[in-house]
Amino acid sequence: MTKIIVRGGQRLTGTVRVSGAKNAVLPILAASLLATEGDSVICDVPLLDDVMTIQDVLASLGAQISYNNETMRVSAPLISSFEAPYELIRKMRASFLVMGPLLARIGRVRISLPGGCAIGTRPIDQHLKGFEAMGAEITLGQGFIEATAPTRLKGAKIYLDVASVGATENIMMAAALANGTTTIENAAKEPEIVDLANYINAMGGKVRGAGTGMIRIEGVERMKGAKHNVIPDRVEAGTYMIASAITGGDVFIEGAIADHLTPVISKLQEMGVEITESDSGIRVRSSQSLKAVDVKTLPHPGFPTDMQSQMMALLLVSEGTSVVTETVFENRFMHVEQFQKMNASIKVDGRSAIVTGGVPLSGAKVCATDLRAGAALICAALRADGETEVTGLHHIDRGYVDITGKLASLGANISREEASESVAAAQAISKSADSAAYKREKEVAVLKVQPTWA
Ligand SMILES: CC(=O)N[C@H]1[C@@H](OP(=O)(O)OP(=O)(O)OC[C@H]2O[C@@H](n3ccc(=O)[nH]c3=O)[C@H](O)[C@@H]2O)O[C@H](CO)[C@@H](O)[C@@H]1O
Ligand SMILES: C=C(OP(=O)(O)O)C(=O)O
Repeated sequence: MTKIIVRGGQRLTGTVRVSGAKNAVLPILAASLLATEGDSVICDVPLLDDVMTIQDVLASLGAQISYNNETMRVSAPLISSFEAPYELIRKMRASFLVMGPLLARIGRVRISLPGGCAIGTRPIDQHLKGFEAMGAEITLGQGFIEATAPTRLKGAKIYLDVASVGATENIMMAAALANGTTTIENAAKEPEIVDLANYINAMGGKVRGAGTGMIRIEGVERMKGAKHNVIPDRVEAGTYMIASAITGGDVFIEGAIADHLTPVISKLQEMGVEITESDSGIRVRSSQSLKAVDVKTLPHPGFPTDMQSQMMALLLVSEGTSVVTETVFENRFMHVEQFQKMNASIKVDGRSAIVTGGVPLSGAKVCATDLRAGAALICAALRADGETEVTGLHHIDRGYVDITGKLASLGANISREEASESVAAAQAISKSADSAAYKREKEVAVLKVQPTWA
């Protein structure tokens, strides 16, 4: 089995560079389907399994794509299919984000219910409510959703019952090419929403208010490919901040944007971690014993659910008792059982976990139950006595670029062991951005799918 092996006890020092944000690049690549002419050139595209998956989804729909040196070039003058393949959509949540662009562009889509981290039920009712308000007709059955727009989508006033990141993005993309103006009330405010809006506007769209609870999108007739730099990954940055703090380290996280990390920074400061913000990144130093703090996850600008498990790892080594409350997803404490294998003292009570800090952690064989849980286990292992083996690496590979190499460069005693030569070789091929497989433009049988209203 492929695993990461960590021998705890090394203090991390040095500089680590943050990659482009997974949760920004995935909707941006989906939005590239909106452009009927010109290439989109997306820079700072991280080499992640999720990026490879969305690339395959786009290619299956007829887009032509190349990826080299963290730059992805996409052109989709013709869409050749309205059906997103089940094997790809089930792999990750964000692949569902092609629904909005396809509906807007060709008025038809067939897509399976999305996969992603198993952290709750993760319904898509708010996405569908938005599309229906814009005139789409939706049918559901046997795990698939079919939607058609008998005429061009029309602008609508949409109130989201929950400030869903994905629903805000999907509706924003559909509205970009709709007839008239759409407003999204109770919209999600995450930095990734702002990044997507900036890209849509660069393509000729008219989105205003992204980053606030009210987004206004004036539909345009057509959009052109554009160049865009993806924002740095705030969750990856936050993970390295925790890794520095948990080892009593001194790490500069290059590229991290402090404004995107305000809730994480303020909790770390409350605990006694020293943070220095600058235009080029964030320095995280920790030399004293850390204080326990309570943490409650909330939509942005609250404490991010994607940092909850890493924060819990840090609370395990603080002095005192902390209460961690998860309000965004109903089943995001799967890592607790894994931490307990490392001698952690945590009790789950409904949506809260009571963490008793200061109990020495010991190395163990643990499994990443989801993407961030995997990162959190690695953070805990950096501090634990002895050796920890982390398996379930397919989760971690979805969202962290070379976490082993980056931590090793900071002085961690960490290595990755592939299951066998053949698996290692297959993984190396599938992840090689510069490989011929990914550089080659896919040859697509170009069959022009007409909008149903054309
Ligand atoms: C690819 C991506 O960007 N993933 C992020 C995105 O996921 P994702 O976009 O899936 O998360 P949402 O913001 O949609 O989910 C937030 C909450 O809303 C609920 N909900 C959502 C949609 C809907 O139609 N109905 C509904 O009830 C969900 O079950 C959840 O309880 O935001 C999450 C919350 O910050 C992050 O943890 C994920 O990393
Ligand atoms: C939950 C996450 O991802 P996804 O929404 O893609 O499952 C995450 O990035 O932590």
